Amino acid sequence: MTDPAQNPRFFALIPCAGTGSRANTAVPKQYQPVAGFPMVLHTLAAFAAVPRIADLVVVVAPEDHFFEQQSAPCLIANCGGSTRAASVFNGLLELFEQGATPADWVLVHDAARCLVTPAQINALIDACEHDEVGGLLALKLADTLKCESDGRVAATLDRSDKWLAQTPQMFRIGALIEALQQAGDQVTDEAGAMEAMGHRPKLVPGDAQNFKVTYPQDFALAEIILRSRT
Ligand SMILES: Nc1ccn([C@@H]2O[C@H](COP(=O)(O)OP(=O)(O)OP(=O)(O)O)[C@@H](O)[C@H]2O)c(=O)n1
Ligand SMILES: C[C@](O)(CO)[C@H](O)COP(=O)(O)O
Repeated sequence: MTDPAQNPRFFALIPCAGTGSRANTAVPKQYQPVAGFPMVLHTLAAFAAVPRIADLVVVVAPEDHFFEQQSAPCLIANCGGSTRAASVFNGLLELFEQGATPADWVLVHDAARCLVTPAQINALIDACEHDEVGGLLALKLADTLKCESDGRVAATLDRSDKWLAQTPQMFRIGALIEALQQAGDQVTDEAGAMEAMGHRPKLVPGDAQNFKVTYPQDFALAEIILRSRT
């Protein structure tokens, strides 16, 4: 029998239980059609195209029935919480229920980042699979960075060491559960929880196209990019 500690598997966990309040859509933004399909189905298709991913868990809100009408190649867990961190934490417990072990890796990825590609997912795995901690896709700042006070510039900050955190973010399941338990519900990404435990997650260069669809104007850009790929 293979030892999970020697041969860790890769799982994916997609938090999909938000309401998308900033997107102003009639349905939660992850179900808004983009380039012919609800946004989250593009996200799932990218992960389904990575054979190294052993299993995919999508965390939706308790009353969410969207996937009952779909034949998605993944497990749907109706255990979404009131914050993203709570949804991720509940999803990790579900992964344990499904047989994952603490030494296995999990790649946590926002449903709302529907432009992620199999190449980006593979790049993160390649960069982190032999790392002690794990890491995340992220983007170096391209613009000059300002600090604000009362609507006016208070200072121009040094941007040379600043990165924008993206997803997927990849950590050992056991370590991430412990980190999220300590960090609480308000932490905004998995790396933040790991940092609070004293770890230094690896920054793996991502792609500007892997942006999080957040505001109404983001849908048109996502649509153009997705259509340009087919
Ligand atoms: N309680 C929550 C909140 C967010 N998410 C998920 O976390 C991802 C990133 O969150 P964000 O883009 O902030 O989504 P929302 O919280 O839905 O958006 P908003 O803050 O505009 O309401 C999304 O895929 C979202 O569905 C989740 O699973 N559970
Ligand atoms: C995890 C994340 O995508 C990293 O950029 C982001 O923090 C999630 O969005 P939120 O607005 O912070 O919930």
